[in-house]
Amino acid sequence: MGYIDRIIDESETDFSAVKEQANKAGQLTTLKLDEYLLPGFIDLHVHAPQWPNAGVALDRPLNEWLDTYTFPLEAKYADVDFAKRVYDNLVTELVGNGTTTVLYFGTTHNQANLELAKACMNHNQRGFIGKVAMDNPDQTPDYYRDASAESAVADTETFIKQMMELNKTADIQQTPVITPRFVPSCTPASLKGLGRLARKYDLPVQSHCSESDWENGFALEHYHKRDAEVLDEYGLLTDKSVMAHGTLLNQSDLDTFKERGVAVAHCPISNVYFGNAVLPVSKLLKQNVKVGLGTDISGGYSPSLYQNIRQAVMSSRMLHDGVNSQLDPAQRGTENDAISARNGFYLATVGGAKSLHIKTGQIKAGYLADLQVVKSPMPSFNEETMDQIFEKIIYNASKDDVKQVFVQGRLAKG
Ligand SMILES: O=c1[nH]c(=O)c2nc[nH]c2[nH]1
Repeated sequence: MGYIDRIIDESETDFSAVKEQANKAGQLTTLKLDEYLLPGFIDLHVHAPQWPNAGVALDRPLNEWLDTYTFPLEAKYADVDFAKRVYDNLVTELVGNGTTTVLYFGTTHNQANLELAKACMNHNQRGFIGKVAMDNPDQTPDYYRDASAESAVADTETFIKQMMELNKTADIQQTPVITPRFVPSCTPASLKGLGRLARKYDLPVQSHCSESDWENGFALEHYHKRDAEVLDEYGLLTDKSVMAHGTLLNQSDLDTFKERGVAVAHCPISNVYFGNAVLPVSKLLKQNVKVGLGTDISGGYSPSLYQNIRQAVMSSRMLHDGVNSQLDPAQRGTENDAISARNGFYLATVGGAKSLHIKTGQIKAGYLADLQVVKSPMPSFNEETMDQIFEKIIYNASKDDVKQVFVQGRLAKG
């Protein structure tokens, strides 16, 4: 149930019969002339508790931003009613923007994290959800931290079991994810314990890696290693790992990612504010490193992957051409090719699906029926090719243009 059975063309002999049968069963959806069917999007990086801050507080570098705005907000999720209110609204918004699968960071609080899973179930969204582990007293505040490495690991294991229980009543399965916040927030003991859990339960892992000068420098200063090496040492880089940002990954990190099958969640809007560099997406794709797209709410201000595709294209063009007008054109740019709207769309669909090992992101027999019906947002004055219509949608669609959303064939919007 929930998979695309067949793509049938009008020219096929049984087309009319199949259509009639679907109609009789009340299962026929007919698109209007200006509507198009696209695969649902996969958002590879969302901090669910940060939704109330989306669109504010982007005026400080990462470490100050965490301490000043983000940790105080995340601490509020000890209040389960607050969590319910925010998570219901967030999941509605993401589905509304055509996003059918999301890889979420929760908070340290398991009850709130379970509310996020329930919101996904209620709105027919596929969630991958992590209880955030952060136990390092030097880098986290008293009011928002796991009490110890042991409790960070034990609470993660409890959350895994709670999610397994919840899934017994779920139409769309929700997956628990091992979630060390990032190297600075965790102690070696919690990283080690979480690596053990990832192996024991064969679960996805998510974290942040090489995401800013400060964070990159932290691992070098405290471990005398790159943060990718630290995560690898504790068994946290696997073919089910998704690492956010990666703007400062070097070639040896990329080789490790390739070898282990680790995916990068590219968060182009957030990277403008916190990344200190632009992720060279075309270079990663050429090297067969898996890459998907993330909104990174609230480091990224927008819940729309359409907006993030646009920013991914624009950032890649600036990376290619360079930005310092005082340099000669030959010195100004880099060798990294700019990416296209199609490449961005690939990241938001196939790239995300490969990163999470799910059969979705393509409209093909045997793939999950995760779909969005999008109305063309722009007028057309001449006959246009499908490519032109596609580009207009990618560059201009907003939430209001996403008319219907299906996840595993179940209506989630519209
Ligand atoms: O963009 C980010 N958002 C966060 O919440 C975070 N925590 C660690 N590193 C982070 N980066």
